[in-house]
Amino acid sequence: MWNTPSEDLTPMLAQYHALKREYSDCLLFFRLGDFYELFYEDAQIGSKELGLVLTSRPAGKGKERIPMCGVPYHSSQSYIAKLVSKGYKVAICEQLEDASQAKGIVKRDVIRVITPGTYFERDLTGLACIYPKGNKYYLSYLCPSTGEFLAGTFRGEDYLEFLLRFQPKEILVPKGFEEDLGKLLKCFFTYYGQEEVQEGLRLLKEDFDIFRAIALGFEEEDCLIPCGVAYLYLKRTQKSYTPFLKKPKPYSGEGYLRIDYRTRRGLELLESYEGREDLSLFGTINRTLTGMGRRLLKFRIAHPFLREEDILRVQEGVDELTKNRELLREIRTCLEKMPDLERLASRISGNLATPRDFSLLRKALLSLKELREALKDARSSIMVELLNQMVDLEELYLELESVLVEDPPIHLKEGGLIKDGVDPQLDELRSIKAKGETLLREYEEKLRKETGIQSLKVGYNRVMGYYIEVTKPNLRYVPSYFKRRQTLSNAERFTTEELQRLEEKILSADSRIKELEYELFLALKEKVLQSIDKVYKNAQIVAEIDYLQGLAQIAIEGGWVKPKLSKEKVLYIEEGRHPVIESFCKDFVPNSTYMDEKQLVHIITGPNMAGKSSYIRQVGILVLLAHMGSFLPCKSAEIGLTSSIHGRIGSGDVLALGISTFMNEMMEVSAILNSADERSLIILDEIGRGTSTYDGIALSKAIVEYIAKNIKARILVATHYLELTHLEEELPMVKNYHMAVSKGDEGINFLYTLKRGRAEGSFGIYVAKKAGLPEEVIQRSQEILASFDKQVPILEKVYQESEKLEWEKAFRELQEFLEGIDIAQTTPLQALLLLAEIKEKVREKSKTIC
Ligand SMILES: Nc1ncnc2c1ncn2[C@@H]1O[C@H](COP(=O)(O)OP(=O)(O)OP(=O)(O)O)[C@@H](O)[C@H]1O
Repeated sequence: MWNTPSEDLTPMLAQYHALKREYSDCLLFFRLGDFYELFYEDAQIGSKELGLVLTSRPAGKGKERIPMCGVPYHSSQSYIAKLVSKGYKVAICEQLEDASQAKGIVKRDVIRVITPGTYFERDLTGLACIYPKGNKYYLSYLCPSTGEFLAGTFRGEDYLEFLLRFQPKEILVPKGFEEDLGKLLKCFFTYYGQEEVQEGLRLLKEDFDIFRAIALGFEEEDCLIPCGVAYLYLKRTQKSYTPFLKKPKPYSGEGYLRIDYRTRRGLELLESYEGREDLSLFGTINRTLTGMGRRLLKFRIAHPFLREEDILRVQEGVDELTKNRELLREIRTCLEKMPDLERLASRISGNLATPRDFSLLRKALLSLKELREALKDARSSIMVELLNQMVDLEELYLELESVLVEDPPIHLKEGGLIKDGVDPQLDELRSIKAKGETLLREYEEKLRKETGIQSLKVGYNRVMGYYIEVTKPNLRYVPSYFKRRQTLSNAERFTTEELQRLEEKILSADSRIKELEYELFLALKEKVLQSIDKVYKNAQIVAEIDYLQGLAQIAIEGGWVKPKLSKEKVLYIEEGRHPVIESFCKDFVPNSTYMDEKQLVHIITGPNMAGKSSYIRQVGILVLLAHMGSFLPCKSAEIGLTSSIHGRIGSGDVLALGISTFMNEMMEVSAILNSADERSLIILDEIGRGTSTYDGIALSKAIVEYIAKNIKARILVATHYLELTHLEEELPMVKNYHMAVSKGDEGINFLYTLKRGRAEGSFGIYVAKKAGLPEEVIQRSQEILASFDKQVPILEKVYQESEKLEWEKAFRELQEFLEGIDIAQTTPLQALLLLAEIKEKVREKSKTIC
């Protein structure tokens, strides 16, 4: 009702409606003087979401009042951030001319649209685009804060993993795309159509000078489509604030150890189950000192190296820094002072930088220079290479240093930015202004003498300009040629012709100074922009160095050691520690792990709370750390190179919306069985819990058997099903371990020590007692438990039955085969071959059944 414009609207509201029509999916922040105002429904949303007072204003002659609310221009960023984090898009509409100069209504236009994926000056945001075609998904991801631009082709559900790795805040999808996905990924959807596909591709090719996708390393031309759509969206929303973007490059999960989203979550790599970063692996081991290093550490945790040479390269650097403490100290001193180069570069290329950002850039370039100096002492090949790759930005530093004042103001057009001696014209104007100011002081002195008013002052304000102020008691001494300008409660303000002449001189010099400074500043900015790709390049190198020093620092602090890498399928960890638990548990008990071809499967039993989950996660985390090139919290380690880490750990998952916990668990296990290979490490924590005990036992036994026999991967299983420990007698590569406890009068004490052999029981009732359950419940459960013991044979029977069925099936198959042989038609040689075939069949069958 409100949004229907009509002829009777005020001109300002008519202008509003015209813009709102164009940006109907946004909240329009309409600039009115020092405020951004929201009108109509936008005002209601603003008032609800931001807690602003809803007021109203007349819409025009004879019209009802319309709702409005506003936020001050100077503090608008926090309001915008709040709205954008809730998924709103905010269109910033500015006044394009000075209100005092405007003829009629002030010209206004939307200068930028801020959306969840493009708010690059705030937290790292990211924008992805999905282009589904046939059975494939073409995806792009761009990060406007770092300039990263990637794309790839995915089949089936693999595209989800890509999105989960990069966690974009906003995804561009074709109209009608599965809406639930947005909820699952906790991000916002924006829809695009065919027009954007065509226009995006054209613009992308033109702006990045791309002839064919193949030239950028893409296998298919269609990979450019999601890049084009995302790029077009960025340009359309950011307009003249579009930040620098690198050319799109192909994303491939290759080159990285595979570790899927669920495992990352289960191992609490980037955040804990409660969503806390400080309790995650990242939060615990992060010793980086810059935003760039911090981001790289996060990336490497999600993308550990796969290749031995990559791991060894990092290890060598970390090793050098742990030994050369002086070098480490020097590097850390440089990095501590280093502003976030990547962020600065995006602010500068996105036209959002204030003069202070340029001053920060100067500071960063100085730290970079010092870092280069420090690195000259480095000997490890990674650090020597990084030093060689650094781009010299000395010239840019000198330019900034010679032009920009030490401590520039935030605002661009207020002057005070450029040093003396940079531009002769500017110096001259400044001396005119300074002279004028001296003349002013002399004039003030002259007036005091002439009038005899000692308190007479020449002052200045923006509205009136220069004035002479005389307090009320002295008014009778004021000469007649003084012209009255303003009356205050205890003083009067005047001007004179001479003061006006002086004012003219000073103010015209001042406004020309500001103009000239602005021009000189733009020229400086242009020079910075010409080197912006070099700034990004150096930012990446700083990130790498920060990554290395961070790993060295945590290794020193925690007494971590360098692991040996092995091509064999081994895992030897002597007295390993879980880095996160150890950080808040002062009596942490280390445990050793010994796995090789002969003992690929470890079944770990033990009471509740005994430390089973912690231990198997610890092994997963240590293998991951080794693949990041990190040292490990243990006494010594030999880590067999691993292709992927798969975890079925913990319960409840965002991806499981709408399906049962058990179904979700089985889907996860199915994903593991389908994607793990011989070099994988699999961690299964209490699988089969979500169904009946018998089904659970049968399933978990079958799953472990399958992995042991068919995949032949290293696998750690934590379970309460003691029945699983029978596998040790059946399969040679299975070994039983348990978390030891000691029994006391009051129940059990946890020792957190891993020992060979199976546990004696689950002690769930002891744990329940410790947790404070009423004595009556505890006693009753003990009675029930005793009655269960009689049922155990039933379980054994279930196994025997299933084994019998398998044998019967195998017998029938063999029988059919034998009956199919026509003995009368068989030559002696054929008979021998048939005999060999029968022997092979029997061997195969007994292998799968036993
Ligand atoms: N090695 C250790 N040293 C000291 N404390 C430990 C150790 N391992 C685990 N803990 C402590 O014991 C608690 C329980 O451990 P965890 O959850 O691994 O036990 P669990 O055997 O898997 O239990 P449940 O079977 O009930 O899931 C942890 O939260 C941790 O505080």
